[in-house]
Amino acid sequence: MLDITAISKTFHPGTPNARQALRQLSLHLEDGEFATIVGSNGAGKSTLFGAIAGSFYTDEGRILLDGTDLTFQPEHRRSRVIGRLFQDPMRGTAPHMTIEENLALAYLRASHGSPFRRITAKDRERFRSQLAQLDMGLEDRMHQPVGLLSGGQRQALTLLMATMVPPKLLLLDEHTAALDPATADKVLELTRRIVAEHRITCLMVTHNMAQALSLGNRTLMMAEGSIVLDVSGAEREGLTVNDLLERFRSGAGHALDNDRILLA
Ligand SMILES: Nc1ncnc2c1ncn2[C@@H]1O[C@H](COP(=O)(O)OP(=O)(O)OP(=O)(O)O)[C@@H](O)[C@H]1O
Repeated sequence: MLDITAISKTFHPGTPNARQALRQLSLHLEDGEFATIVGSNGAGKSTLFGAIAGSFYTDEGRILLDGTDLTFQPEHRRSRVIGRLFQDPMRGTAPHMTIEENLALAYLRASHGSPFRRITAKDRERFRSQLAQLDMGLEDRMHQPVGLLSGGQRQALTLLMATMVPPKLLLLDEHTAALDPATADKVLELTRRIVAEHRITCLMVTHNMAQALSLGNRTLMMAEGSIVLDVSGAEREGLTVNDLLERFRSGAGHALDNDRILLA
């Protein structure tokens, strides 16, 4: 489904602030795979997501999704087939528009409809039943502005918007890290359910090592712009968090230094 071949990205090249964030990184994901990603601070995890989503073009390498070459496709075109959630629940929704209007925009974009088409009664019914599945009472607040929702409600809505037409790829960048523990658990459970139900190919950055091993079918570890560890199947099932840290140390040549992992 996703084929990344030897992508590199340097920010501010040729200046004293030059920083190589991705180094010849290659990654292949099968259809329906769900891989978690952990890594040190500044390892390039968010940059990898930016490269895939088209926030910038890479300096070299190729990115293919479901056989289509995205390498030089603009971000707005990729957003029809790639869903992305950020740590900040305020991103990804328009606060002054109602829940219904936000859902309509997401739906029309992903279903290749005209963004100016009217919302029909049938659309409204679909939105209502999808909102009800979040179990947060949002189906009765469809005419309220999204800005009135709590962080957790807003992140759940963003998740729904990103998946109501299942994307070819879902990128989750620590999307529960800014939520309180109970809400984070709820949004994570929703994520697990929606991804499994639609068999969405998914990459999820997390600083929670236990989650990195328990969610999905594969764990990737990044250091200095490269993937230094890639485990799946029986090998992954037998791993503990300590094993993972040890494997990272031998792959990267140094201990995993991520302040959020240490705090967790
Ligand atoms: N827009 C940018 N301009 C300049 N440098 C950047 C930019 N974005 C990222 N970087 C640098 O690229 C490197 C990789 O950053 P990135 O945010 O991808 O790391 P990360 O693995 O997501 O880190 P963290 O876990 O701390 O969020 C860092 O050194 C960062 O400072």
